[in-house]
Amino acid sequence: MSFITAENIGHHYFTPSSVRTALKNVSFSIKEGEFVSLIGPSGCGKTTLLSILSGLLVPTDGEVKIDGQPPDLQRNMIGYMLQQDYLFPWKTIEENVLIGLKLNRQLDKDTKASALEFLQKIGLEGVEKQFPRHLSGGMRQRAALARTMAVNPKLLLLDEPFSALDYQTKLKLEDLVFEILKAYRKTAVLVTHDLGEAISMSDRVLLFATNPGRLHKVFEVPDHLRGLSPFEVRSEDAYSDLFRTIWKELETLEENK
Ligand SMILES: Nc1ncnc2c1ncn2[C@@H]1O[C@H](COP(=O)(O)OP(=O)(O)OP(=O)(O)O)[C@@H](O)[C@H]1O
Repeated sequence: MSFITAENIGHHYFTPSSVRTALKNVSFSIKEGEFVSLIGPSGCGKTTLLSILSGLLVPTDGEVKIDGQPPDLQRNMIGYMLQQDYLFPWKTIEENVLIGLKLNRQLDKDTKASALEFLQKIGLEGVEKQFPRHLSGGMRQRAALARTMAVNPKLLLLDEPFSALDYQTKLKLEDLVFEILKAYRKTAVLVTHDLGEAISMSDRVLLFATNPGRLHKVFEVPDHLRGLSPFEVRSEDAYSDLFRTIWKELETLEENK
């Protein structure tokens, strides 16, 4: 059964001088536990679609359902990881990680213990009492992951969460996030400009085109790659084949923009 369904989604932005169609007739569904990436040329509506899935933006056309309900009624089951970690600089890592639980009035002995255990699991043991400025970019993103996971969301919306990191840290964090999301059976939608990242982390890649933003093609990542970590996937022939196929499509889309 589908966990997310999007039917004929369209979105127009109205400005004083023009109407811009950011998305037109976008339909897809995502199963529970699936990892799906959205890629495409700049301006094809990826961020708009993520905002619609988050419930922050209501599409001008069509309908989205998450677990059978409109996204704005499902906000408590949606977690985010963004390019910036948005940790509060004046709070310790522990306080930052517990903040969502506190705001949701879910903070108790058990939820606190499991959030702190999660910090250990992702290699942040010993930094709980430190402030974000004392941590590297990769560690701060791991803390942001812990904060997101603490409230136990069913769906994670990932908006270029690795793009501000150096290459080595990015590859390590891709592996970590992938491993955690699979272990906890989360559903994830990732927006990225990095085709390698999209293929190596996903079950499916949704390629969008511009003018107007629309779903161009859907690519299934071969089954035998799904048991591997993103790092391992990158050295497989099937990965290179799929990379070349989608790359060609992307080049054609860029030329026809
Ligand atoms: N608030 C807004 N008002 C008017 N137009 C907007 C607004 N937000 C986005 N757009 C337009 O809608 C289209 C889709 O934008 P969107 O940011 O969703 O694309 P994107 O694929 O995420 O782009 P990028 O890859 O550059 O982040 C673009 O043409 C953009 O200029």
